[in-house]
Amino acid sequence: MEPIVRIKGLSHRYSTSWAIRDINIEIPRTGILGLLGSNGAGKSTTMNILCGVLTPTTGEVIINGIDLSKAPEKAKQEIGFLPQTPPLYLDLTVDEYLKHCAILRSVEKSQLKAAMDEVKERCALTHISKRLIKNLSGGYKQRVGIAQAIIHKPKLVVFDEPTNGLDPNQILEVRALIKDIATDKAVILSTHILTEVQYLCKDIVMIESGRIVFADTMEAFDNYIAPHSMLVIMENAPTVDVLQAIEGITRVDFLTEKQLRIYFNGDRNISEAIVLESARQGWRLRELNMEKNSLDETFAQLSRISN
Ligand SMILES: Nc1ncnc2c1ncn2[C@@H]1O[C@H](COP(=O)(O)OP(=O)(O)OP(=O)(O)O)[C@@H](O)[C@H]1O
Repeated sequence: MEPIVRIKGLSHRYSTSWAIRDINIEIPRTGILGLLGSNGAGKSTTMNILCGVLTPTTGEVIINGIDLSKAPEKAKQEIGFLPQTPPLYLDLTVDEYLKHCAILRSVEKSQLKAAMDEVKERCALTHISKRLIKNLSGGYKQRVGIAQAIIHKPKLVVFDEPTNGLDPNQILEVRALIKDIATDKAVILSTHILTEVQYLCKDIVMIESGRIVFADTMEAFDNYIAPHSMLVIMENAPTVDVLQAIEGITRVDFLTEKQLRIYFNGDRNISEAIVLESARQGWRLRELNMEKNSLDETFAQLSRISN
């Protein structure tokens, strides 16, 4: 299926320095794409261009077949945006605010009530329609922020750090809501929180120093960097020095007398060498399990590669 967004050759320069260089992304019509990167990587610049807030130095953004630079108003109708700080009017009630947003987003007058009822239902806000936004909890404020982002039925919704500052329960609720929204819309989730991406995203694009360093499925990301440690149980384990004499082993930590964590330099044949050596020297190997890199380690490693 044709992607909802094509970002082609996007680069942006603030005065003299480049914030992003040659960014290419295709966004599928449903599901969540995680835009991951450390502070200053270029996420906000990319999202601001995508949402039509910033004009790129070079490159193009095509949203649902519409060129954002040629028909910005029409293209922007297809996008909903929840910035890091939701643009809420604290002195309005939920209903007043959503009505205001719907009018701003050109929802027809005859459709206003239906549009408001629908987003309130979806975001579980119906029972607080008449409450002032300033009196709502952080989680509910965020739901109102999400509701304004989808009130005009956009095909793409962009969330910037949507769970920032929420408590653990609120985080779960907001994540569930985003997951639900992604069943019939494309969602971009910009974050530096790896567990969030791991929990929510189908695809992942990682930006570092303004360039894409990884773009693939979440599963591929998780497996991207080969394991470099294993957990081993030996009844008759040798000393650290003996193990470290095996080529490729970089470090050995004894967790108990019989359980060890062995780090190696990425060569998977190392397990065979350990099995052979164990048989030869009578270490009585009982178990050997490769350990997958945690997402955090992968993230740190990819960041290092790009620097
Ligand atoms: N208005 C600006 N003028 C000059 N440089 C800017 C401006 N906005 C961002 N930059 C620079 O561009 C680069 C990318 O910044 P950007 O805000 O896009 O990154 P980010 O990944 O969103 O980071 P964060 O998570 O901290 O918001 C950084 O080096 C930043 O200092």
